[in-house]
Amino acid sequence: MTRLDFNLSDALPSLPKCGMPVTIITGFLGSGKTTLLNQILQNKDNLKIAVLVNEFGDINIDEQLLISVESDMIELGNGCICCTINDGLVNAVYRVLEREEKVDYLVIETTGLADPFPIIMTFVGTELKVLTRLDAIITVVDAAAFDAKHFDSDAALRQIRYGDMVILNKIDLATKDKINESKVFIEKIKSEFRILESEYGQVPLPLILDVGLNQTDNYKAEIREFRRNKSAFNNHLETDGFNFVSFQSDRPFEIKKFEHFLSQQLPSNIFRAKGILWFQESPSRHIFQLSGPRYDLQADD
Ligand SMILES: Nc1nc2c(ncn2[C@@H]2O[C@H](COP(=O)(O)OP(=O)(O)OP(=O)(O)O)[C@@H](O)[C@H]2O)c(=O)[nH]1
Repeated sequence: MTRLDFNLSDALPSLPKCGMPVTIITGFLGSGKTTLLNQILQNKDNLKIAVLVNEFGDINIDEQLLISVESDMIELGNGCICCTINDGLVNAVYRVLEREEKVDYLVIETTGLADPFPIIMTFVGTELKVLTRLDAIITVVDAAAFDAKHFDSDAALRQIRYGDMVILNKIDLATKDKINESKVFIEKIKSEFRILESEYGQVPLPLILDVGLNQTDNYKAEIREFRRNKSAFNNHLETDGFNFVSFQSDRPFEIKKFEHFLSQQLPSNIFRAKGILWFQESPSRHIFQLSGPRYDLQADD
């Protein structure tokens, strides 16, 4: 598959309409959310975009993996913002709105295990409703790792159900059959979905920003239920059976030992791992990414 040859920022949206537009990027662990966010930041031209990134681990790895564009703002929060209407998220959005230098657009990246619905509710169920305009919820799906079983996870299923469009990512790694299988599955959950295929999150920005696709009005019953019983939205991490561990050290790794650990000792139920690593054999830092069966270790300057 060749790289896309159009300009990703061609005809960026002419902003603003009413309220600061907000796009939420959701999608399962390792599907390519940060990669998509980096594409947006690299191709945003003069659009001033604020970014909120949320991870549930103790260490903000994504902060270091996001390209840093001068004057872009990156607000980070640990812990899952998705469990309820979250004061931390509301306050972070207010900080963005109150900045002296006006922000044109807000993009939020959720954790891979986030249920997007409470995040949506944060925008449509609080006073933020009049100050912001929820533009679209983009769900990133890893086409290569697609397995209907992953959607036994409530969070993964809800990411599709409450998404407004899907970016079927990693098509460079996926067979045609796999791509078709994913599309059929997604369309069964939600028909008439906009599905864009991508490699490394490369999609033209006008197809994903300021598209006015949000369909929150369709969820009136769910919104009523959410208001009545917020605690029902609080336990998805436990019910999904995922857990995380974090590790930091002030001493470098040895390459051979690390390779041995990856090939011989890493438990097979590790779904996702990422980190910034130092090896005693090299002065560079290395970015380590493991997503499903694949891992990648790259020197970074
Ligand atoms: N081959 C290939 N690799 C990709 C593509 N998109 C992302 N990746 C790689 O997949 C890994 C995970 O990508 P991320 O963007 O960090 O995924 P994420 O959804 O932000 O991950 P979490 O936030 O940890 O859930 C990284 O090693 C990326 O370089 C793609 O289209 N093709």
